[in-house]
Amino acid sequence: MDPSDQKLFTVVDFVIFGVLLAASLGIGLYHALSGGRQRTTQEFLMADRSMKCLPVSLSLIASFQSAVAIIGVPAEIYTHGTQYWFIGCAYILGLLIPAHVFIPILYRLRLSSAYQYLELRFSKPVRICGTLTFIFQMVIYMGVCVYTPAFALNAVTGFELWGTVLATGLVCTLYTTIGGLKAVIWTDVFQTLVMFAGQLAVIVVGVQKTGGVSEVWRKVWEGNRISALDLNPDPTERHTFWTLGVGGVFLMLSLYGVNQAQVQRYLSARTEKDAVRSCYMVFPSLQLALALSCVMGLVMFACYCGEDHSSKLGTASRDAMVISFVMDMLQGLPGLPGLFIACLFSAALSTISSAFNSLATVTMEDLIKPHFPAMTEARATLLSKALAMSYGLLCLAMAYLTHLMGDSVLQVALKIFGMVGGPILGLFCLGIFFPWANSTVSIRRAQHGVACFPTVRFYSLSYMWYSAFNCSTVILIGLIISFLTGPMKAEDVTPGTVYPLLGKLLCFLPERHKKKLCGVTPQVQTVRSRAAPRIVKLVFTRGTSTECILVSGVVAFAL
Ligand SMILES: O=C(O)CCCC[C@@H]1SC[C@@H]2NC(=O)N[C@@H]21
Ligand code: NA
Repeated sequence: MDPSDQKLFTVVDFVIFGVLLAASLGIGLYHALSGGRQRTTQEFLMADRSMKCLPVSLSLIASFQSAVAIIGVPAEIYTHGTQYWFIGCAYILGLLIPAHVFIPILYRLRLSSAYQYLELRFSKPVRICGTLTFIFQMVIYMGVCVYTPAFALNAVTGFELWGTVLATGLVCTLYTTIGGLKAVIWTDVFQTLVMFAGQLAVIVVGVQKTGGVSEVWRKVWEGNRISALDLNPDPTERHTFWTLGVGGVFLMLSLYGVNQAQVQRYLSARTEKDAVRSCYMVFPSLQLALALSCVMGLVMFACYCGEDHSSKLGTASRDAMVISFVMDMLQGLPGLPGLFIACLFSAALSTISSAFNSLATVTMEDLIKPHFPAMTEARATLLSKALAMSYGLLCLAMAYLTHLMGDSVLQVALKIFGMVGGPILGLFCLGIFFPWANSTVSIRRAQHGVACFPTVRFYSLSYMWYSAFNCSTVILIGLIISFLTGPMKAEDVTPGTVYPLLGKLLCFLPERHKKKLCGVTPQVQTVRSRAAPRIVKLVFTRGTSTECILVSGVVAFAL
């Protein structure tokens, strides 16, 4: 595609892109001027805990479905076939465990930041560790998300690179800063619908231009792009059912179970039931999003049959090739190129706005408020808005750094989650599933050690195992150290911070056997306030059937 070829974008296309930015700003403005007008941190950061499950579920999709997925997944399917699609199997446990383990615990503790859990369960330093690790992870990820659409468009269409990054970053910073979490969630809803529409348009036009569904199927089948179930147990093999279906579960848990951006949405729900239901509702939409991006890669293959366009494009990046394919398909259809650009930037905006807001929340709740307990609500809200803005500007700087990363954007994003998200998941699992785990200094060292591991040992392991490996390493080291330094006693565990795994697992046993087998399972009462006496009511729980099946399934799977 010759970048100087201007007929690519008609006025209609620019108008559609402009409408996306204007609508996002409008939603931000509406929430700045309605409701409590964003005057308290409860409203600005937690949406007054008044959200219903539908907007929360669409917002949960949007947070980790950015232009990286819109561009990176079709590029992955085009190059390697549909093996990546098996990550959809990881969505089952990857959403069931958050719904039945993480949400009940985190919701009943009535937190604002997920990392407050780490102080309740372990100690303040562990909480700070979790917060700083989260900030590090999201700042880098934000950079990738802003840079990806702008770079890909610029490479193919001559679309002004830094002007677009600036426009996107500023619009996003503005509506996040003035509208708070309510604006972020409602713009996510709107942007998720635009994302689906854009991908659908490319697929419909692409299939039609490539000669119909049967023709597309014939070409991808002959081109050997429909991957069979690859049960190869080799952990260094990049994509197999195990790296995607099992390694992917840990990746999903690190995002949908303990990542502040998602936890904040669960906590903004009106009731715990709404939060759990929103987690269930994510499943079909996430499968749809995955299907759309995989089918887009297949249609692209049917169209180009694996040709390499790097010479024509002047870049070997498969990501840029996806844009070139889209523009080839949509050229001459006024409005559709604009719709796809709106889709690309909707994916980016919905992810970075979630990142800004969650970064402002944890900075406020974990790093500032504890040192200024007497800070007035008005000042705290103002500071939260200033934080959201500063993270917005920081994100633009990170976009430039991404420029230097080079690797395919999907790999970069997934590696970040694995390397940094994995150890945090390990900390939460250690606290939730192992009541005797304690928080000696060494856990923090273990976590940092593991986070730096990838540079030393990981080059051979499939990047899809990073989350699982880091998480298990933190748990293992944490348990060993806890036993060496003296396990925590049940009565010292803060009520409401552990999941009675053994009790649920053996739920089918009669009480007297359970008592003998798992000692006394501390079923902790929901904590009403931090001041709650540290008495653990040692009462048995009869696990609900779903939870029993779920827990047994997890353990069976793990074994
Ligand atoms: O799209 C992105 O920004 C990051 C790549 C996808 C992140 C993971 S992959 C499994 C899960 N499904 C999604 O749509 N996002 C997350
Ligand atoms: Na997004």
